Amino acid sequence: MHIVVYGAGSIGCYLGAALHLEGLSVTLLGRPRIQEEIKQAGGIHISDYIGGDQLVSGISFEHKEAALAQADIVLVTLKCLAMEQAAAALAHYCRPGTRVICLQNGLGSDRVVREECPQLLVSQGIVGFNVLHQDNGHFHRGTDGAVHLSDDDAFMPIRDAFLEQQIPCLLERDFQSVAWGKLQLNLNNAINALADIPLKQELEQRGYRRVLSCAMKELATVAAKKGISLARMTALPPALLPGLINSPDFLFHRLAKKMLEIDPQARSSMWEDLQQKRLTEIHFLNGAVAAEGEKLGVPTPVNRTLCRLIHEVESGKRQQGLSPRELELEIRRGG
Ligand SMILES: NC(=O)C1=CN([C@@H]2O[C@H](COP(=O)(O)OP(=O)(O)OC[C@H]3O[C@@H](n4cnc5c(N)ncnc54)[C@H](OP(=O)(O)O)[C@@H]3O)[C@@H](O)[C@H]2O)C=CC1
Ligand SMILES: CC(C)(CO)C(=O)C(=O)O
Repeated sequence: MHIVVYGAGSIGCYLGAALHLEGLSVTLLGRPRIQEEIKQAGGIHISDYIGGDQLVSGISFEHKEAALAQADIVLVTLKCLAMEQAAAALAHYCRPGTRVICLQNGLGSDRVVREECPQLLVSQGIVGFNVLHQDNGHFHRGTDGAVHLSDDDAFMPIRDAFLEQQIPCLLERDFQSVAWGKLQLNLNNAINALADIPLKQELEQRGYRRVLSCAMKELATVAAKKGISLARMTALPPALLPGLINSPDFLFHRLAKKMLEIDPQARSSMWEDLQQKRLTEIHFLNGAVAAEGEKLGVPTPVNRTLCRLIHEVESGKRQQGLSPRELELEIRRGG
């Protein structure tokens, strides 16, 4: 079984290196600059918040999409915005029957691949933890969380390899519930990016949590109207999260101890996008809640405002570093 990891960035290099360490046959498909960085570093350096630290050498790296032709399984670890182009390459190069797992955050990134590639077995995956790409080929897992894959026997060797590497991995029956459960957490990506501070520092402040709690309540209303139950992605049940997140600091610190076990440096991937002056995935996250809400007649003012603010930063009209008070004022102004 040969695995191609399409999109050798933070998630791709981390997962690919872990699978390679367990003896699976892996090719990373990515940019020459990342290959050069890994070469200079003598391998991929992976570390985690529980003390794991390894240098992984000898992993094969390609830049040309023709490498997809070798794959039995493709882990697509590109950003949502790259999926349209990726779908064309997958349709062109992959052999019929190749399994393709789309591991993006948010809703809808797999749709274009399913539409463009009817001959491939397309499924969704979700990565529940944060990986930060540091310098010198170093990829650091900064939070708790699992890799979630669809329940397919063909993915068992991947699950077993992750488990051996102390990376929790679950094969899921109801993926819609998992994707929405993860989306509930990812509503914070925009708040974190706008706050421009590490996740831990942000979540320790009730003002930011209040905004997150309101965004989560909007999602819960939309999901309930659609008949979707949110999968549990943290130690706490999803229905309790909005209330818990809004609780006073002393209570939150006690009840959400596990949630705050985050590497002090970890930030959301949307923060990283803004840092690199890239367009973000906001349309697939808070934007997806707003779009679904609009279809169902559910108001989503908080998620709409977060979308507007992120777009303003993307276009250079606004600076990051918003305080909780500034965020609340913007929410009153509307999306
Ligand atoms: N980072 C994280 O902590 C988490 C991320 N996720 C999700 O995982 C997905 C991937 O995120 P992340 O790993 O952070 O993204 P990255 O941007 O770090 O990785 C994607 C990589 O793929 C490269 N790439 C883009 N197009 C191609 C192409 N056609 N051929 C080869 N390489 C290409 C990108 O290069 P370039 O920059 O030049 O486009 C980049 O190096 C996202 O949907 C994200 O939301 C989920 C959980 C946590
Ligand atoms: C950090 C985490 C796990 C949740 O915000 C994430 O999914 C991301 O950064 O995209």
